[in-house]
Amino acid sequence: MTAVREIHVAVGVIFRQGQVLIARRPDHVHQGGLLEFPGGKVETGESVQQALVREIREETGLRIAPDALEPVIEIRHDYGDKRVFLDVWAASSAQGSPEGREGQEISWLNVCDLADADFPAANRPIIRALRLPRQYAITGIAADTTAYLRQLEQGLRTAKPELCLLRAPNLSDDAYAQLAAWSLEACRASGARLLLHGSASLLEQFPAACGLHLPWHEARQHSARPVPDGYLLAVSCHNEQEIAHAGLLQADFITLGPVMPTPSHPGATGIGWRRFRELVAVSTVPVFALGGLSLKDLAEARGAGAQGIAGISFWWSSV
Ligand SMILES: Nc1nc2c([nH]c(=O)n2[C@H]2C[C@H](O)[C@@H](COP(=O)(O)OP(=O)(O)OP(=O)(O)O)O2)c(=O)[nH]1
Ligand SMILES: [Mg+2]
Repeated sequence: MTAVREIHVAVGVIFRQGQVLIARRPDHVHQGGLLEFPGGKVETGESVQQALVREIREETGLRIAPDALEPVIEIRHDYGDKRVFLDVWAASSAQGSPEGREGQEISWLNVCDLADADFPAANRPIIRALRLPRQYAITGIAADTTAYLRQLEQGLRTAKPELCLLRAPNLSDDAYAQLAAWSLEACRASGARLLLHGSASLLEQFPAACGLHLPWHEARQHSARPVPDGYLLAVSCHNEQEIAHAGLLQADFITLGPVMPTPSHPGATGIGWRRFRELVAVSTVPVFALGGLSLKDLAEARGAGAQGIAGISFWWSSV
C-alpha cells in the first residue's frame, strides 16, 4: 500500500480588535460543516505566505501583506482519509471587510470562545497556541520563604508574566503546598495564570490553580489526560518519545530542553537549536524552549517553531 501524500495547507489566523476570523467549511468538503480558519492548499511553486495571501483573498476578499505574517504553529495530523500539514500564520493587519466569497458563513470570534468540538481535530493545538503567551515564567530558588515571596512579587510586578510555574522540586510536600497557597494569591492579584508542578493530586488540593505541569517522571505514569479540559496541562519533555507521550496525554503545551547548558540542570549539555527544531516538528502540541535562554533568544525559538521561551533568569533574580 502506498503512503497517503501529506497535503501542505496554509492556514490564516486573522486578528481584528482582539477577535479572529472564522469560517464554516461547506458541508460537502473534507471536514465539512465544521468551523475553520480560512486558508487552503499550497500550490506547486508557491511559498506558504504566497498561498495564504491568495487563499485569504479568494475566500474572504481580505488583502494581507506577506511580510505582516507571523508564524503560529505547524501541525501534522492524520485524518485516516487524509494527511495534512497545517502551516499556521497570524495576520493582524488585513485590509478590507471580509465576506464569504465561496458562500461560506464567516464571523469574528473571541479566542476564548473557540470550542474544540466545533473545529476539525487538527485544530486543537492551534486554539491552544492562540491562548498561550510567548513566555512561560518559572520560579527559581530563594534563600528562604520570605525571600521567595519577595522575589515572586517583584517578578510579577516588573516582568508582568502572564503564565507562571511554581517549580520547587527540593521542597517537602507541605512546604510546597504552603508556597502554592501564597503564590496563587500573588498571581491572582497580578492577573497571572499559575501552574503547579508535581502530581495530578495538586489540582484537587488547589482547584484555583490554572493548571498542572507534570515533570516527566509523573507524566510517564499516565496513559490519558489526568486533568479536566478547563485546566492547562503541561509536560516537561526532553526527547521524541516523551513528546509523543505528551501528545497522547493531550497536553496543552510542553517544555523542551535544555536547549543550552543551564545552571539549574548542571551536567546536562544543551540539545542546540537544530535538534530543537527537529523535535518541535514532531510535536502535536505547542512547545516552549527551555534551558539557558534569555529574552534575546525568543526570535530564534519562534523561528524554530516554538510557541516561545520558558525559563527562570528572564524574570527571577538569583539569590
Ligand atoms: N483552511 C483550513 N483547513 C483546515 C483547517 N483545519 C483542518 O484540519 N484543515 C484541513 C481540512 C482540509 O483537509 C485541508 C484544507 O483544505 P481546504 O479545503 O481549505 O483547501 P482549499 O481551500 O485549497 O480548497 P479546494 O480549492 O481544494 O476546494 O486542511 C483549518 O482551520 N483551516
Ligand atoms: Mg480553504
